[in-house]
Amino acid sequence: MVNQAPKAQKSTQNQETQNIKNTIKKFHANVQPILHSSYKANQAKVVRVKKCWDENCDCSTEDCDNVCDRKVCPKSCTLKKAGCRNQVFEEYRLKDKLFYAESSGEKGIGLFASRDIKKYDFIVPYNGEIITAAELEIRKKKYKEIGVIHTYPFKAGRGFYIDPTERGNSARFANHSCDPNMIAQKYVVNNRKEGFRAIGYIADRDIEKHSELTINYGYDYDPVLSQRCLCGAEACKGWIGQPPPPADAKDDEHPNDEEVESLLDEDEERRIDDDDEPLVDEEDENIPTKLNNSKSNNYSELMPVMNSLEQRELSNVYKKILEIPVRAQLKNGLISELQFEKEDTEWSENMKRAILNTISFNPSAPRDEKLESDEDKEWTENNTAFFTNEKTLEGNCQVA
Ligand SMILES: C[S@@+](CC[C@H](N)C(=O)[O-])C[C@H]1O[C@@H](n2cnc3c(N)ncnc32)[C@H](O)[C@@H]1O
Repeated sequence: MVNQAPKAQKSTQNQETQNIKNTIKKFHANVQPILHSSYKANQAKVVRVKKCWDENCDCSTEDCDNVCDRKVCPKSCTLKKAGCRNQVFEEYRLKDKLFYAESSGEKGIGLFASRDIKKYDFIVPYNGEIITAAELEIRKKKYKEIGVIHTYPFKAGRGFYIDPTERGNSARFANHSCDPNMIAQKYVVNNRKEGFRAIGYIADRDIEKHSELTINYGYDYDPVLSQRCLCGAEACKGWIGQPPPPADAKDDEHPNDEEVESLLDEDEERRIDDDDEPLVDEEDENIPTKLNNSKSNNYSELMPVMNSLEQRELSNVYKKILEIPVRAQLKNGLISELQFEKEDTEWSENMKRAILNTISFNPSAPRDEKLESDEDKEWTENNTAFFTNEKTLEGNCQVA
């Protein structure tokens, strides 16, 4: 009996080690991009990158037009006199890998340097299924239904995503650091649909063999889903991505694991598109802007930024602001005397005004004589409408 507990413990450990091995094997280094049917059905033109025109250029520095434009040369470029070194996604398959995946303690699996790496070296492509934004929406629902919390879609240009959640390579194992040694670079690649960008992680500094390879996820803060950061960097902010704004920063305000579980059960959804991807995008940075208004109380100043017209899920922090009640008076079909809570901000007040606007003016609404004071009421003989000064949706003004 006495020996059973350590035995059980050992077998659990063995099981965990086996699970890690299986996961690393499944998402191995050489998994290639998978063209999902939604990508194939997309009508966008196919890109033809021209080979570098200079026969004496080996396409290894920014002097090369293609390198400078972050365009990967086509295979025919290798036939030039000087050869071509701008084949990062191809070359990677032939060269020794610069990384290996193994356990990174409490952070789960991580990526590590298999030898010394030089700044700007191309380390690993971010490979997975290439899907469209529409397919991502379908997957978000599916992942939620089947309880997949950790998902990895990465925005890959206009209207495309790379999703290695179920099929992908080891780039998905790169953990977050507040002082990362890799950055994500987007590339135009030959033979892919216009708008699509391939993603590769490159070294942001010289990296020593066996160091962990990390990236800044760039997540926005989310009161429910943001996780504590264990990167151990001197500059660690304590959180993966943005730390909570001052008013949200107290430990006791952050839900514990059980509360998170139950909140998720209550239909809270993890951000999985732009929010859940490691964000480095040359075209559209998803950094919330601070409004220049007089309110400076807390996180509510952060305004959601739309990068394009595609439909996006609002993160929980913004939903919470929108759920703050507003008090208003409905008088003769007109909304007036709006009172907002101090946590509301300009953008959320405007959205609430817009909603109230839809019910605010009803010309046929019965007039409540008792509520109208003689002072601010002005009837015109021929009109069925009346004019009055009121504190309305738009402010203190004359309304009809
Ligand atoms: C993209 S995955 C990285 C690979 C992951 N470690 C694994 O085992 O699959 C992101 C998840 O890894 C963990 N993680 C990554 N960076 C972390 C960090 N700095 N501190 C704590 N956990 C981290 C978190 O659980 C996070 O949700």
